[in-house]
Amino acid sequence: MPDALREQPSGDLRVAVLGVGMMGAFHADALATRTKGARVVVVNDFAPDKAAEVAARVGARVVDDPIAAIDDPEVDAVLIATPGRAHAEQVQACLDAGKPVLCEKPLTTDEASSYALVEAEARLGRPLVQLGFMRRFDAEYAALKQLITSGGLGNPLLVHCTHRNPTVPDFFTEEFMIRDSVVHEVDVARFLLDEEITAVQVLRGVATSAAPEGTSDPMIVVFETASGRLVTDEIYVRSGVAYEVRTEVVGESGSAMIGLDQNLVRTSTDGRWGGTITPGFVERFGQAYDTELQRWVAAARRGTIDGPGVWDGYAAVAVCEAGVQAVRTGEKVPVVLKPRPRPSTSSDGGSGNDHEPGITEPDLIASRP
Ligand SMILES: NC(=O)C1=CN([C@@H]2O[C@H](COP(=O)(O)OP(=O)(O)OC[C@H]3O[C@@H](n4cnc5c(N)ncnc54)[C@H](O)[C@@H]3O)[C@@H](O)[C@H]2O)C=CC1
Ligand SMILES: O=C1[C@@H](O)[C@H](O)[C@@H](O)[C@H](O)[C@H]1O
Repeated sequence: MPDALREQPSGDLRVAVLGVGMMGAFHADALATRTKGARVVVVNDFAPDKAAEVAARVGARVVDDPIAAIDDPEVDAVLIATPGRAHAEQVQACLDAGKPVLCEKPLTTDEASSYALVEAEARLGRPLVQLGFMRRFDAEYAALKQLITSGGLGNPLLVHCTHRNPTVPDFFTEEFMIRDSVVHEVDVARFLLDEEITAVQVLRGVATSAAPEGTSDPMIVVFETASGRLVTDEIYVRSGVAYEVRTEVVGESGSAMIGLDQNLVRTSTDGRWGGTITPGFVERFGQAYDTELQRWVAAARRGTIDGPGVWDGYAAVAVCEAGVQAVRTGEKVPVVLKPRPRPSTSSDGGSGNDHEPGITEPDLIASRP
């Protein structure tokens, strides 16, 4: 337990939330209303009006500078939900302050800065950085992982992923789609298959007319793993329909798919039957975000992490960097990871993929937003 935490009467983890746009405001509200053992004490955002609004709602102070927010003596731990380009400096500041941090994906926007954080954490000798790969905490992904590890599908041979967003802003170029969206399937593949990705290829086809001129949307990304397995990912961020995330694992003795009918309410009306599809990631992964947060809070109160760590963040960024090169060149691009420092910098002590979050979370006060 961090010393500061021991000294305060409530024992609550006092959190600074950096970046209270869409995701940060969601997490801040979750900390304030749906999470046990934590409270938001500091809010920071480049946009002062957003910071003031969220701070007032959750009963926190506004601190104008992000590094000052991290270093604030009242702050035990930090949740970073600023855009990826701000993460390198802010995560480093958390390590410098010795404070546990839950950082939204991606860890950073380039491999070198991500690896610098791996090395910095290794020098500290204890895991402090947890990544916001929330799908590991989703009940369906956890069940799929369990099915694979129990041998229920036999040797897994292929993974097929679909990742569709209904709409995104125009700054979602192919490069951004890889770094910000496909990064989730990179982590899913590493998590489910328990091995590293060693090569990436990207296929571009006919683009939707909803995409800006010259942007290939959708794309098919193909990953190869260390043992030679193949993973396909359809990334389509302007589908115009809904938020659809599916994953199918094909094994030697069977296959399993998730994401087919979450939240399905079958309706019959106007002579047709059907269900609803989740409109966005908060509706689809609400339980996963909250479970992730609750487990991080519990771990941070012990001064550690409970989930994907800095190595997982680095490996995903390295794969995405190869993916960006693959988009540019049309070639298959190898991924060569730098050495993994010891002692382990992940909560699981292994490849970073053994973590199996529980499907139920007894400490969670409410699991749906
Ligand atoms: N795990 C998931 O499913 C999701 C993760 N994300 C991740 O969350 C992060 C934030 O994304 P969104 O909330 O969608 O973005 P957003 O643009 O809605 O919010 C970002 C906020 O950070 C503020 N900001 C920008 N630079 C800053 C800096 N240097 N210091 C302090 N504040 C700064 C902005 O003013 C804005 O309010 C990104 O890393 C994104 O990839 C976003 C959506 C879903
Ligand atoms: O992380 C997320 C966004 O940042 C990203 O832009 C979306 O494509 C993902 O579906 C969502 O989970």
